[in-house]
Amino acid sequence: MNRFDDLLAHAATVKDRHILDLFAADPDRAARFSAEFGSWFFDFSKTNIDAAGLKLLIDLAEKTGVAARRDAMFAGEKINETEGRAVLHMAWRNFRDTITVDGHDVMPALRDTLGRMQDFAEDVRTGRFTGQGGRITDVVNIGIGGSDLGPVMASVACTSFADGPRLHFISNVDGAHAHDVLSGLNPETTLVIVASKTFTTIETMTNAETARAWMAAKVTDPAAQFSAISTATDRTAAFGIPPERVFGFEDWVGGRYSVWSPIGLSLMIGIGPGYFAEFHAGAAAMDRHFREAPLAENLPVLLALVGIWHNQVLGHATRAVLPYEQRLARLPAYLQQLEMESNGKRVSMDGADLPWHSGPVVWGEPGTNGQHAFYQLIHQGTRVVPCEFLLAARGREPYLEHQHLLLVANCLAQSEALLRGRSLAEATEIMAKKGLTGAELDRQARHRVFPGNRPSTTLLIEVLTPFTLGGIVALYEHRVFVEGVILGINSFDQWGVELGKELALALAPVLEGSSEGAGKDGSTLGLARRIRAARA
Ligand SMILES: O=P(O)(O)OC[C@H]1O[C@](O)(CO)[C@@H](O)[C@@H]1O
Repeated sequence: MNRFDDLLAHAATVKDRHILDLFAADPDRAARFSAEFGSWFFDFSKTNIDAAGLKLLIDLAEKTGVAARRDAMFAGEKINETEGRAVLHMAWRNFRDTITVDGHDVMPALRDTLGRMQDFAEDVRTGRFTGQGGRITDVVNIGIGGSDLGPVMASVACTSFADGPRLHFISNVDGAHAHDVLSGLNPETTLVIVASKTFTTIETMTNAETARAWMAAKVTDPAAQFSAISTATDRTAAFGIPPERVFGFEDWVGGRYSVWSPIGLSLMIGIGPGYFAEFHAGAAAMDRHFREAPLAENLPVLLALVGIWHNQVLGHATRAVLPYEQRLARLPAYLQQLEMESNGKRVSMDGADLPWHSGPVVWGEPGTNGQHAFYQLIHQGTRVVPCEFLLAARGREPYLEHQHLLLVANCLAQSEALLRGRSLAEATEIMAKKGLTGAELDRQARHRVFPGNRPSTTLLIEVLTPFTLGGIVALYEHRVFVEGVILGINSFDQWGVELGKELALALAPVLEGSSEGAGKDGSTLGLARRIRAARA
């Protein structure tokens, strides 16, 4: 007996029916299978979930203790059991509450660091803090994973609110990344922020050294234009960054959940502390909703349950995230880390093999670009890809509102096409009108059939602002948490990234030729030999 049995049995009886028939049978379906909180509206009516299925899904959330686990998380219990840590990134966006860890109120220290960040951001923005060649014109954030993706994603999303220095990001250990960013900048007016929770990550530390050397070639005191964000203040000091420009945070903020913390400093400098506070406020509003709304009206819970329905129950292994909003272009990449690093686990919390599949592969691109690239497979491929559309009703450039209308029309058209499809009879009629007949008509028509009955959801906001963005990101964070609880896994560790890191360190001497690489497989050694020869 497994926790999905009831749902699997239900799905077996309904999986072949057409979602359109659900709409025909229930004129209120769109309202019944959607939920709203403040600025965020979630429509999941274009899925094969019916009232009985939804009830089973809510029962599952109840049975697996989602509410109790959520309360334990907000209470500072050490729910990240494999690392013995609390999970309290929410503390960094809600400065009204008192939050205790190990019986100690953590909020005064957070308020103090936030205040220092705000002062520093304002100093950079207003020119009170300068580079050795004058006012700071550019800020380079050096980080990777959660110390990069959150600030990049949010700074692109908040483009129309940015009035500070230009923001740049270096993440990849490929020197081309550092080269391409730094070569366009003036070291005398650039601030470098080294963002690394651990301050040991090889990519970040290597890029930080590169940036320091780049700056040292032009300014007398490179450290004076460096700032650091880390939980490891001893290491930031060893790197030579003075404590007044070091912003610490605690180990109960996971890397992929850290954009709210000092890791968001580059964003704060770009958009200013006021808009950064709105980003926090949107997320804090979503936190309150998550804590207070009944499960059946709770947006993060509903997003998670729809995900469980598609992945664990119906067996769809991937999910496409399709923002119809150019400024959410980096959201799919951000969600890839958030969801796949959190819920891509093969054992349950107690270490036993997971008896069901882990979280889905998440991928996507902004519409309408995706339409001209991979939507072909989504519409006519043999596998079903549940699609998650994100859409803002209004754009931010009034003079381009006619373009925005076209964008919105495309988004709605795609979810309608996925739902409705085009039958062979309809395709035949269209091709017959073009003059085709006989076997050729039949052949051509078959290529133009869309099976339809393909599920999608739509998350609608009125307009993209730091506030609505904050809510979207918190919504996804909590969705990942709920899915993790239902799957019985620890969403807050990431042991799966360790092996490759260790092997990379061991391979460096093989590539340099100072080690034979004893015990390595023939493929790895053969590749290393060729690379050595090419570099000689
Ligand atoms: O902030 P750090 O410590 O440099 O880590 C960067 C990233 O590396 C990871 O640990 C995975 O390799 C992520 O979880 C994290 O966001």
